[in-house]
Amino acid sequence: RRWPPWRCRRQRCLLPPEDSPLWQYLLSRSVREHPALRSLRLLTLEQPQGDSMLTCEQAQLLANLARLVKAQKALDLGTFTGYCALALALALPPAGRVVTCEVDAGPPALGRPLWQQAEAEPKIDLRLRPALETLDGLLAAGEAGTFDVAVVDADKENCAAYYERCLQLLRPGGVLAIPRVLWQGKVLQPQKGNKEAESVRSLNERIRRDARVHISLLPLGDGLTLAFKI
Ligand SMILES: C[S@@+](CC[C@H](N)C(=O)[O-])C[C@H]1O[C@@H](n2cnc3c(N)ncnc32)[C@H](O)[C@@H]1O
Repeated sequence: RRWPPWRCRRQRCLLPPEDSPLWQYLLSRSVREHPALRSLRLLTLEQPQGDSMLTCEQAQLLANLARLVKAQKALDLGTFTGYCALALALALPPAGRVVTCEVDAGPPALGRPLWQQAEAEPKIDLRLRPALETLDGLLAAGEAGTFDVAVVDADKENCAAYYERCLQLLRPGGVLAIPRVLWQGKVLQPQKGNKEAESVRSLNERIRRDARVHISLLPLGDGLTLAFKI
């Protein structure tokens, strides 16, 4: 047999459920959250749409990747309350900067006191306008090839446009992360008219064929693609 028997079983979920003792063990033995980051996560979970935040193990992985590539500049599309932006900011050196894009002023306003509590607020540069406008502005300002990390987690309809622009803004060796790439399994057979599922599926295909990046697709959260710019 090529795999032990438990591997052969058809499983609906790629990972154990989040409340399973094994998953809780994994989190308790690996997640190290700054107290303000933890407070932000708990506060966010109380909000409507709170579960659209990155999971703590995803955010920690991205922060560790930022440390690994010695990131100074990060892009974060889809701020929400700033959980990912704060995790990245805490991983950057004092002069580092996270440019984070959001269209709804409410969630970042809720999170900002915790960015301040973590003393990371000066590193978080919130741009309250559509992410495409911010990305085009950065490109027009000559910032192509200057970012070390980019996280694409805003609306999915524009994800291909975000991917292309972020790839231009990243330096070679930079890391591009895209959460929610399994779209609750709907990428397998998107229903006609489900634009988000269709966009995610077509982005996954585009990235698979893209010779400009090395890739991994991790089964964390609802799927997390990492693309490393060559
Ligand atoms: C999935 S949430 C992001 C979660 C965030 N990364 C975190 O870890 O908490 C997506 C966010 O993207 C924002 N968004 C939607 N369309 C956008 C756009 N065109 N430009 C910028 N942000 C947008 C939404 O308002 C929402 O807050």
